[in-house]
Amino acid sequence: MTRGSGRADLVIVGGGTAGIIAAQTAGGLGARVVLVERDRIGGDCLWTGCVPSKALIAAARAAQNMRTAGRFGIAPVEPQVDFAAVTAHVRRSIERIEPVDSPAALTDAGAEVVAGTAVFTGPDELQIEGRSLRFRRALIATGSAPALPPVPGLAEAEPLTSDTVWDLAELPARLAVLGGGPIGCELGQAFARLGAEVTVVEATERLVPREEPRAATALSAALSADGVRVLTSTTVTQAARQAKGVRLDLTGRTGPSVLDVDRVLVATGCRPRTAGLGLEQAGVRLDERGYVAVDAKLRTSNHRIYAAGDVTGAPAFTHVAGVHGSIAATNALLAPIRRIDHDKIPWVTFTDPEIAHLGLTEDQARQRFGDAVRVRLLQHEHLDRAIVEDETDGFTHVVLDAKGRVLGATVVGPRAGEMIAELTGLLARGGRLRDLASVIHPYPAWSDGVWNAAVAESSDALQRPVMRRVTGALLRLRRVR
Ligand SMILES: Cc1cc2nc3c(=O)[nH]c(=O)nc-3n(C[C@H](O)[C@H](O)[C@H](O)COP(=O)(O)OP(=O)(O)OC[C@H]3O[C@@H](n4cnc5c(N)ncnc54)[C@H](O)[C@@H]3O)c2cc1C
Ligand SMILES: NC(=O)c1ccc[n+]([C@@H]2O[C@H](COP(=O)([O-])OP(=O)(O)OC[C@H]3O[C@@H](n4cnc5c(N)ncnc54)[C@H](O)[C@@H]3O)[C@@H](O)[C@H]2O)c1
Repeated sequence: MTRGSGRADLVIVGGGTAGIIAAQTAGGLGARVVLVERDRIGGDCLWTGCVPSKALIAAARAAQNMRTAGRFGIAPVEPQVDFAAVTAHVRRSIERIEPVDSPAALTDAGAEVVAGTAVFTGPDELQIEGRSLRFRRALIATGSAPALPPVPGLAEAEPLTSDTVWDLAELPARLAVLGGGPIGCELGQAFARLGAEVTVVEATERLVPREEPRAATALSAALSADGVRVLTSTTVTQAARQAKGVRLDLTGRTGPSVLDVDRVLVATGCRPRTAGLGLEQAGVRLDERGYVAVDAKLRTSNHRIYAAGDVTGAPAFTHVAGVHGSIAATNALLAPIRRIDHDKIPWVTFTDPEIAHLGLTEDQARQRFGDAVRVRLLQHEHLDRAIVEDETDGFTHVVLDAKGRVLGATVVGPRAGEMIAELTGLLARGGRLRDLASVIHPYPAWSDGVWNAAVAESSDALQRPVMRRVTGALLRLRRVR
């Protein structure tokens, strides 16, 4: 199974983003690395996650632009959506990215790729389809999978999940989306724009509960404008298959109701893929939620075994999984010195408008740092780029500590995902928002939102009594000379 003899330096279980980056990192270090994957190299991101969802969203945006062109003086038209052609575009996107993640690419990077299911049989040993493999270090990178909520009749109603929705041959005319998190909102909006009648059912009082409340409000308005029915504080109590479609019994703010749809998409969260991995034999402990427990260096309770990506219960994002993979591989093979800080990561919900998130929300920051926390809010109604594009509903919201250093941020609007990058750099360096004021930004770019917030921060600093005294003294001095 392995080249040469003896133990592998690193065996990686799972060939998603975390496993791939770990294998490339280990290969680059010259280690003997084996990556075991039971399904397709590339994992959720490539096959059922980021790539297909963003390809679908791009097609849906094109359809929506046709409907809304009237605001620019161009006759709006109802698009003719060829769903088979849309899914062909989704598949092509995957095919174009796949070679980068392929077994051949990993082999080129110095890793041995083994197809099969890995099961730990001891603290330094695992089996792949009955064959034993001993390791110096191992990495668990088995990801997470969609979880169905315990609703009577739901499993029998053939619900779609993010694993299966890509196999749809036809656009469902009426679609219920359970869960108003990132998957529910991204896919709910995309299906609505492609022509489905979509209802999003969210248990908590607002969509995307991990985001700033004002971001959820903006998203709710945008989804409603796209024709999506948004039901918050609502749950499904029962599902029943009908001759055509599914009947859902709902309970919400106004009491019980019934929703008849053709298909149900479940997007109520994920569970870690740990079942059958033999973690007990390996001496690897799970946390109270069932994820593999790791410390900031991604070490598990077995000093030989690390874990990375979604399976650790860290925020479930591809970029986090990738950074985890790199940290875990270097820590496992060289020395455990690199750490992950989940308080400083960005992510983007690719709805329209995009919601870009960085670090702590205002609420989280106040819980940690108390009343010294400040917020700099810039509404995009005064942003020139937003005005010319008729997209003024967004905002830039930066959470600051007492010294004006960035603790977190939320940007809502077109290209928000690009705009958050600059603030991410600032947070990583422990910088103050007003430090950006002196950095020249191009006009009229979307990045003006962040810049204008920085300029406002800098201007306010000049109004402080001490600064007023200094500038006043300088002006008086100039007048007498
Ligand atoms: C619809 C959707 C959209 C998303 N959009 C985004 C986005 O826009 N941006 C973003 O950052 N994130 C996004 N995500 C999240 C992102 O896809 C995940 O965070 C990321 O894929 C996690 O990578 P991973 O390596 O931890 O796990 P995975 O990608 O799940 O990889 C784990 C791999 O392990 C394999 N495996 C499991 N058990 C075994 C075993 N016993 N033996 C061998 N192999 C095994 C699996 O087959 C799988 O290939 C999205 C997710 C979904 C579902
Ligand atoms: N753009 C991105 O980066 C992106 C996109 C999609 C997914 N993801 C990742 O994948 C993860 C999983 O996404 P997700 O949206 O499935 O999960 P999630 O946990 O983020 O959101 C699930 C939502 O469903 C709600 N919910 C839970 N049980 C419910 C029930 N019985 N009825 C109604 N609502 C219910 C929750 O309150 C929550 O709002 C995300 O947390 C995210 O990390 C990222």
